[in-house]
Amino acid sequence: MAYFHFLRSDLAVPFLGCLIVIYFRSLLAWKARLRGRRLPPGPTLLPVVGYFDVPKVRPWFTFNDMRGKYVYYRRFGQHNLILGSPATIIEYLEKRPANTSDRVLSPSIVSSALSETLGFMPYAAEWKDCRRAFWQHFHPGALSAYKHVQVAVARRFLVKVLKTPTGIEKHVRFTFAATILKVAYGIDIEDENAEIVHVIEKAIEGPSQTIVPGKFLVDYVPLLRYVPGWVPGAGFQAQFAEWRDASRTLKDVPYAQRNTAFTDNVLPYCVPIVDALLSAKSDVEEYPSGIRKDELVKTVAGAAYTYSTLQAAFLALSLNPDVQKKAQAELSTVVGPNRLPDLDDRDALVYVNAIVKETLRWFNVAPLGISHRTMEDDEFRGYFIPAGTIITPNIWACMHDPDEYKDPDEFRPERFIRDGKLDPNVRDPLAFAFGFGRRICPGRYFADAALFINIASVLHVFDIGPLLDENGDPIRVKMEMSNGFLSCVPRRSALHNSTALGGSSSVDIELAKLKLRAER
Ligand code: HEM
Repeated sequence: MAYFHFLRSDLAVPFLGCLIVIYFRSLLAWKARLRGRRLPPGPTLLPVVGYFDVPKVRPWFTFNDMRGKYVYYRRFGQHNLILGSPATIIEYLEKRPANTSDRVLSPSIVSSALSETLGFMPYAAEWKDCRRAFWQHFHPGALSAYKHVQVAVARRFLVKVLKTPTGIEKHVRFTFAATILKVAYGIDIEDENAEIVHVIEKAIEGPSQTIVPGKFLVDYVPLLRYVPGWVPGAGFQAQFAEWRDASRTLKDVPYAQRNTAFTDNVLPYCVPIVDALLSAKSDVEEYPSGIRKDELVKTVAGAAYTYSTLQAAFLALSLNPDVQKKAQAELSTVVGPNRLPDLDDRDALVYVNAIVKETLRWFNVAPLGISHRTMEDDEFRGYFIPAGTIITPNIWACMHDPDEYKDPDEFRPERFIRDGKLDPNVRDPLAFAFGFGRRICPGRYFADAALFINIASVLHVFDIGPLLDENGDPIRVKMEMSNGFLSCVPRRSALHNSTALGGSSSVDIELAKLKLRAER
């Protein structure tokens, strides 16, 4: 009522006049920025709202169907550009990083405390400091310090698979939590039920949901951030609060438990990154407070990508017994019957390396990467790109381009091999799956080594097959991607069984040793 009263008052005309002036001034300012250039092509936009129907479920498929090398859309004033081809991604995100390395600070990201983490920090001095500190521990030269832990965890993984062959999915969860907690904090865990593993899982649920473009209306109508949680339809507030708590718990719990062993069967010692940071006082003092803990948390969150990728590898292997056979033949020639594979065997295991590449291509755990953001008005291929545009690479589209990968939905490691060697002419999924430019994943070498050693170790001693139903028939599973920014094989698909390989007496001895440890 007060509103109508106001409109009837003497102030109404000047007020409306002001609105009209503001509207025309912003229109002129926009025209001046455009300088006659067009925005990139995209779907039809409605007045004010823009693109209303932004796909929420597995959007990488819809954006790919739009067949755009670039798909531009605006939603409630927020500019978005989806890059859908390797050429556009490399040209924009790799070659022009000075303007395309910022992150989106949407209300959902800020409200879930994601903005406090390295992966979502704005492109500024604090990010550079954290990134440098992180890279110090994960560049290729630094990884030799963790190799023995990665190999030891892969062996424990085998013991667990031997003990419970139908539990591969939970053993994979254990493997990555165990490696990263050991390397980062010196923590040994007994199994995947350790409380700290639940803390990690809860904390990564937030990022998986919050950064899918279009997922939360509050990202387009920021005022909704102030709507109290008890108002019908504002359930997102409770959800954000839960993720915020989980993210903060993840910072504190592993830090408090650092250098603790919960098992008798502890992993080999390595200097945990947390100790290295604490002793490097001169460097640490230069960082803003809290960074020490924060940057380590990223290592833990990154493990989620790796375990989802490994789960996908086992799904692919269980669906493709011929691929397993080829890898096992290679392992038996290169590694032989007297020992288990090591990271030093890597160069000689061409087919196993091709399996790692094909897994990263076939199943993209981050199908839309993590969006970047432009910092200034820009021009790309003659189109105008306003400052603040969210740039999202469609990694899935690049990895499933039938012109580059024949029958892209098939799992075929051979596509990466020519004349017995990895073929440098085939587009390498490692150059896509881990993102781009200055924000490229700093954990990529660590993850790549972890995928390799676990796949090689399991294939050397086990066959992976589907679970059997009560009649003894194989339960048919198919490849499916879950929704969300971090996509994973849905749990009901992860139905694997493993059978120990027999036949070779020395491998049997290795297995017997593992079995002994499993029974202890
Ligand atoms: C298969 C496993 C992994 C995949 C597919 C993956 C993928 C990605 C992608 C797509 C990005 C975004 C890059 C961009 O903005 O363009 C990213 C960022 C990041 N990843 Fe990974 N990642 C994996 C494993 C890891 C691991 C093991 C760690 C930690 C040891 C890690 C730490 C990070 C961090 C800290 C960032 C943020 C970088 C920044 O914003 O500056 N990731 N990752």
